[in-house]
Amino acid sequence: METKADIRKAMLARRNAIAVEDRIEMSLAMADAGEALDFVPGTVISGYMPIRSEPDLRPLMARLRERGARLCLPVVLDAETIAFRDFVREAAQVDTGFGTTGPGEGAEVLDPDIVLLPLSAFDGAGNRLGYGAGHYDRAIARLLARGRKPVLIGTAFSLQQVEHLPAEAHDVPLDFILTEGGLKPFAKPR
Ligand SMILES: Nc1nc2c(c(=O)[nH]1)N(C=O)[C@@H](CNc1ccc(C(=O)N[C@@H](CCC(=O)O)C(=O)O)cc1)CN2
Ligand SMILES: Nc1ncnc2c1ncn2[C@@H]1O[C@H](COP(=O)(O)OP(=O)(O)OP(=O)(O)O)[C@@H](O)[C@H]1O
Repeated sequence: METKADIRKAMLARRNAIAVEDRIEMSLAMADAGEALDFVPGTVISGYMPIRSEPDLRPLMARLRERGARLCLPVVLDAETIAFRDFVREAAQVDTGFGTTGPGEGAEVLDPDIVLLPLSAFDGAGNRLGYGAGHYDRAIARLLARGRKPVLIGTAFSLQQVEHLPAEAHDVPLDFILTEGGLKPFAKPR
């Protein structure tokens, strides 16, 4: 059977093979697709700054901000923990761990209402795979434990979809998947 690590490796290789100029076009298509996302002004939405061959969510984040979203970005606090810091326009970005950049310690910590998750792979049932650190798994568990019910939106290129992902007890399924092909909801009993 294919393990999570095998699938992660294969799908990241696929993503790495996308030409940079195609990645930019696909990221712009994701920003267009984000128009279908329904939220009220003031909604706290966590995005991320791209690393490696990830989609570049900056065009999407700019559009969400124009529509009244309050943006935040993940920062790595330690090997197991990420927090979400207020992403104020033009505020200085610092090194926030694992090759990521984000707001510094002075920025307010926020609980996102909507989380845009970076993925290595996803399936048609809303199961997802990240980079294997469990950072998002734990951050989501923490939000749920505090009585929050964040809307989880996986962000990836469509070629990262696989037939089936093994889901473990700690895996919380996605509500939506956003790719260059559009924003698609998963049927999810909550
Ligand atoms: N842009 C972005 N920001 C993010 C994440 C992310 O996946 N993407 N995170 C997501 O949790 C958190 C940071 N955690 C991370 C954990 C691991 C790796 C990483 O690159 N790990 C391996 C690669 C995994 C593999 O190839 O199997 C590495 O270091 O080489 C990156 C970020 C928060 N910020
Ligand atoms: N809620 C949790 N509490 C404690 N440990 C957890 C929790 N969720 C996941 N983990 C641990 O995190 C590790 C990574 O899990 P998994 O392989 O599912 O990562 P992933 O989904 O790729 O990562 P991420 O959540 O960062 O995107 C596993 O060792 C798992 O046991």
